[in-house]
Amino acid sequence: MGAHELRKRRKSTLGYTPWLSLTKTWSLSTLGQLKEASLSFTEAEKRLREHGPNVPLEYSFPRWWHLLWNALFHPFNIILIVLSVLSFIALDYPNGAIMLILVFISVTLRFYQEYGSSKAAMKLSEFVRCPIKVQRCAGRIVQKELVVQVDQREVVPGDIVIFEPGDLFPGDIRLLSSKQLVVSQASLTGESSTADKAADIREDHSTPLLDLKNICFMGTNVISGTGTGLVISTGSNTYMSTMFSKVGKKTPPDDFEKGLRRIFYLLISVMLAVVTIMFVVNYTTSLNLSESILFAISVASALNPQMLPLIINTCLAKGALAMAKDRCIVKSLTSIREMGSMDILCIDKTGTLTMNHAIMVNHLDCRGLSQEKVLRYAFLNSYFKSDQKYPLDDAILAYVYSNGFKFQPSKWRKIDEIPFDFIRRKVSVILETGDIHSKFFGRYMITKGALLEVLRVCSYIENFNKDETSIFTTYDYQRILNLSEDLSNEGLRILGVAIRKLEMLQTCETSKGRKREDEDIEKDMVFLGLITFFDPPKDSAKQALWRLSEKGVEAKVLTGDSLSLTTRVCREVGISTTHVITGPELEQLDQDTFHDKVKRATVFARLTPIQKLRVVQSLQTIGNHVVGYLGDGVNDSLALDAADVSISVDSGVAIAKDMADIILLEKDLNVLLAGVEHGRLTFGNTMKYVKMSVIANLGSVISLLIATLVFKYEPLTSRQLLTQNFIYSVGQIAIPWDKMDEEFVKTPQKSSERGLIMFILWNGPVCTLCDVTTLLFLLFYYKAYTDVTQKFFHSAWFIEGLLLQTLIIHLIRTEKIPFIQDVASWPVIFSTVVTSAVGIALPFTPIGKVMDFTLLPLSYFGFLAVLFLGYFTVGQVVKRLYVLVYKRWL
Ligand SMILES: Nc1ncnc2c1ncn2[C@@H]1O[C@H](COP(=O)(O)OP(=O)(O)OP(=O)(O)O)[C@@H](O)[C@H]1O
Ligand SMILES: [Mg+2]
Repeated sequence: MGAHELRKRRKSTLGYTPWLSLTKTWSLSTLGQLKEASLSFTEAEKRLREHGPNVPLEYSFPRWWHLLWNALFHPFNIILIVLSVLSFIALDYPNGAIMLILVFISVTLRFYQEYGSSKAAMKLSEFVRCPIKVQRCAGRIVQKELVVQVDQREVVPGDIVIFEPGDLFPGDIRLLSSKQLVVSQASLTGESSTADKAADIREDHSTPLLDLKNICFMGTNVISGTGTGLVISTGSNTYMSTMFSKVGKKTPPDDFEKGLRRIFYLLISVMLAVVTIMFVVNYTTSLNLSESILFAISVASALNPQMLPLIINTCLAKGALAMAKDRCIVKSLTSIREMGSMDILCIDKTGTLTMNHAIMVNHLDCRGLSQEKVLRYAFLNSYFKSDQKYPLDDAILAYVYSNGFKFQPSKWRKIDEIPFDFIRRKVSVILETGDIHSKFFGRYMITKGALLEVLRVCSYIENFNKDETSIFTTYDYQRILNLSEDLSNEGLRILGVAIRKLEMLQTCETSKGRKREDEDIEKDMVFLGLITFFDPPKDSAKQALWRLSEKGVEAKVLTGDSLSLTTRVCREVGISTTHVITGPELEQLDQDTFHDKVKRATVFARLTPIQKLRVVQSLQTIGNHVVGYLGDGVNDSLALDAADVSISVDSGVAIAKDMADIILLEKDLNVLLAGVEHGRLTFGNTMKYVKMSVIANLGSVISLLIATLVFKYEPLTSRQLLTQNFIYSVGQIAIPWDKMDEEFVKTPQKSSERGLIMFILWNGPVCTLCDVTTLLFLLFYYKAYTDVTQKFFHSAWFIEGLLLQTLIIHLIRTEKIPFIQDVASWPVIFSTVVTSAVGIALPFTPIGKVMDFTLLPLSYFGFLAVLFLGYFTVGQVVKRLYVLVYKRWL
């Protein structure tokens, strides 16, 4: 759907009006609830039964007629249907029926396949967890409010949900509370700008729906800030579902498909021109209008690459099913082919190169000595920070609880928070302790985050040996950096901790209630020390990366973490660290140097989400690479959206999973390796069909033209032509089950339109040469040029054409010598044998009589054996020359 259409839709309010202007209490009571009270588990269950599972229309299993329509609605099918209708009008029922049967086979097989692969994906997608935090109350007599995690499918209208950065809204929501909430509505508007949302705003009815501040929509996601909201509609009743069901969501064709379509449209126009010439020649010689029209229709139908949609889809569906076996969910089928073309894979560090089991190791002051105070404040920060999603916080809490520290968080009250985000890379909480009138009262701001970010806001440093604070000097700075360098080299992750005593009632808000700039308050802090964590490198990563590089996929690490640690981890898993760069360094570069650095560097550290995006875009546009991106965080979502193949993990945040084309149930690079192989196989088999069918079709159209001009009568009757086309089209269905040359699977494969045209120009004439030789042989050896020999000519030409079109695949499918150096997989061999046998046997059957075939002499089959031997020899020589010139075959 275009941005224009989306903008138009924003204007309608689709029945949401009652929710807009009225108060939160009204919203609650309309849903049958008391003021801000959450649902009980029993009530939630009841509502779930009433409203059904919370699955937006877009993600529910496609209706069968939708799949059928998809399978049917393809230009090649339409052409065939039109031609068949024309045949029926001309009262040639058998021809019309043959064409319809072809459409029927192609459409049913494609439908069956899509149904199967959608079902497999759907089944697997049930494993994908979408945990949502909701408030529910429990207890029969005394009701107690609990915050529980339920699956998105179980969220019902009336639920109160709690959300944080990275979350997708699990329904359309009326905000109840919000804190600096910024939301991305790109999935609905198509525009990348973000929107501020706030609970305490009364909108009026004239505000366009998507501009409403107090409503958040399903499918949109939280960029930063936190809040709670009341779910007002779920599943197919959400705005997103109503919008997509009205407009219809269509994935636009990718570059590969667009290229293919252009080539085939070109081909069809050439064919139409040739068909017109044939019609004219035929009509001027025979003066039989209906016969000439039927012949032209048959030629057009025979030249239509009608199996293309089926073959493309079968290849992709086979890839998706194979990947499903590796517990990999393919959301967008075409991404499998892109996987085969991918030559750069951007990966993150945590969980991909490391185990993602961060364990806290120590709490050090700037001299590297263990200090309890550092741990206490780090703990208070993690304890009071509102979202607990980041594993480092869990690691701190686990360390404190398991080592018996008693920091008594109950003595502290949380006043305020500046939430964590991936640009600031730190989180601050404002806490209070003691009675406000007592002398023990104190209000503190405690900050924890990436070391360099924390150091930037520190003006003082705690001297633990003297128990005093002193001015932060460059000497201190250097000492801390040296210490952190040493720790990183030991493979430890580091966070810095700092504190600041605030004046009496200082918070993040100004007196007017507006948010202060973070810098206003996060400054002049006292540096306390460092917390270190250990996240062991993953054993399997090294081997997987090595095998990926063997397959021509270069890995680049894009992370928000520090350079020294990333370098250390990368070295351990065998990633080159000769070219490394950090986000702040990238910012300093001009355009050209930026692209150059991005091209060379293998490790990018301290990147912000936008920098991750810029790196991916630079690789795509300037480097002309097909870029894959594996990431699981909210900070990866921009880059995931831009990448050619976006991959996420089940444990990742909702928005990352939403952006991804492929979701891994386990974060393992080895699974991707298998994906790359499937991708190349898919690509290879599709290209085989495309090249083969274009060559065969063009070859035969030219031969038909020559034969028509030479003989002044149809070289085949229209029925024979259609039958020939029918038999060999059905035979091609086996192609997706073929294998590829090892050399082909070794390197990333990319299609090029120019390459395809050159391929056709080189190899097409070999087919025509074969046909013309047959023509000359029939003409001079069998003297088949009179009306009496017409039947003989038709039978001979029919068999030769059929066998040639069936055998071409063996020449095209491999760079090696067919049958000698490389044999096709058994389904292809089987289909070749059956197709040839059917063709040869046809004249001996009653159908053959109906179709006006005669029996052919044995000598003709002898000639055919020699002819095809010659065809393969000449074809192989042309192939060698082609590879010599273009350095590749398929
Ligand atoms: N819970 C936290 N509290 C404070 N700071 C944190 C926390 N989690 C992460 N950070 C800081 O933010 C930085 C970036 O986070 P993180 O390393 O997760 O980024 P990333 O780009 O997702 O990296 P990765 O490639 O490892 O997934 C970290 O280096 C760390 O300094
Ligand atoms: Mg991450």
